Amino acid sequence: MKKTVLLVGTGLIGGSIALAIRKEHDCFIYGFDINFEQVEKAVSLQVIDEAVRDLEEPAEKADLIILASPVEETKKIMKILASYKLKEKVIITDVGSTKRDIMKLANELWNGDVTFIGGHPMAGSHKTGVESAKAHLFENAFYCLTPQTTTPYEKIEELKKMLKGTNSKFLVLDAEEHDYITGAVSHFPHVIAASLVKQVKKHSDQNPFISMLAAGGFRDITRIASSSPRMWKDIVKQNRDNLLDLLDDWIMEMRNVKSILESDENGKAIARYFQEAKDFRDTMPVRAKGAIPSYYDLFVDIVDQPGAIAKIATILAENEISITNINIIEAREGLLGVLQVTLQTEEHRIKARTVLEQHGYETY
Ligand SMILES: NC(=O)c1ccc[n+]([C@@H]2O[C@H](COP(=O)([O-])OP(=O)(O)OC[C@H]3O[C@@H](n4cnc5c(N)ncnc54)[C@H](O)[C@@H]3O)[C@@H](O)[C@H]2O)c1
Ligand SMILES: O=C(O)C(=O)C[C@]1(C(=O)O)C=C[C@@H](O)C=C1
Repeated sequence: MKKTVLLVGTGLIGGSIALAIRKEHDCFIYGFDINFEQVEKAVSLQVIDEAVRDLEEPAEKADLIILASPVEETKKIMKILASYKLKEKVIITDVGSTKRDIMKLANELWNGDVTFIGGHPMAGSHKTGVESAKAHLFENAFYCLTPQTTTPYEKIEELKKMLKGTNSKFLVLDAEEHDYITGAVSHFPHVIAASLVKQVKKHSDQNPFISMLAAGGFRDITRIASSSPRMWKDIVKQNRDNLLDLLDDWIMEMRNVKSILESDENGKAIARYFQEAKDFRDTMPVRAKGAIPSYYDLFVDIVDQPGAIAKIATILAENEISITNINIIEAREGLLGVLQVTLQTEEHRIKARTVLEQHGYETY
């Protein structure tokens, strides 16, 4: 039977989940957003079927409710939903970056009558809004699920089935553990990225060349600082204690770096420090989405001369490989440059690599 889905928050993540669900299931999707323009856009982009201005009626009809708003807003919506007469078999899930506060509230509001399964796809973007939504955004990424202790196994399987089109790898976690882990690998790096940008801003007030010369390294390490401050303020609020611990840890680490730099006459200690970091990073699943990098990147050596990029773009287009993004790094006039080509899937990356190598390009 055709399922009814209600999506609350029709932005980047909500829109991407809706598209992924549509890919696999014949269902009717209602969309609600405090910004009505976003829901109307979601209808025109065929992400959802109908825009609603009121939650109650579609919520009471829904088999699946997906909450995809900033995490503090999600708590408010959960309280509103708890006052409705929802279907007995309904599953409510969310996509929020934090899980502990949300699961605590779910346990207070629903005790077996309604199923609430916390969710968090570990992939995304610094962009916002439904116009950036993509069905394949979560492909190969981990998708954390934090069920209530009372949630039957079959309900978790039912939710996974509904989310099958995301092509992600589901991982059931305890909410506390989730927030500790994501604090370390997602929330704290966000704070560091923002603080690096602030530091450069301070220096660029004194020397305007600083911003001009900021190149690939600075861009890579600070990309996430361009994410939505609205979304991140809620995440940081809900994971404050883990972030404070991580900050203490980081301050100690920086003191350690400082003392190495002060005493390291021949550079051996700092080289060892960099080597240890490199060794660990190199063991991380670099091609897996949600880890490093967050897209399917292919690096191509090119001679930095007019037409070089067009040639590569043409070869890829002729082979029906779509490019998500293209970037020149380390380009110096007359020398070899590196083209970073971002593709949509791992299959496209492998195919692109094969066809470019057939044309004599060196790729990695
Ligand atoms: N962006 C990422 O990389 C990423 C990845 C995984 C999870 N998340 C989580 O996904 C959620 C959504 O983030 P996003 O990136 O899609 O942001 P977004 O800004 O693209 O979308 C959020 C949408 O929620 C709407 N909204 C805000 N308050 C609302 C309310 N009270 N009722 C209904 N709609 C409301 C906004 O108008 C907006 O359209 C957040 O909880 C975030 O923590 C984000
Ligand atoms: O790729 C990005 O822009 C992200 O920041 C995505 C990212 C992350 O990896 O930290 C950010 C928040 C989410 O909760 C999950 C994923």
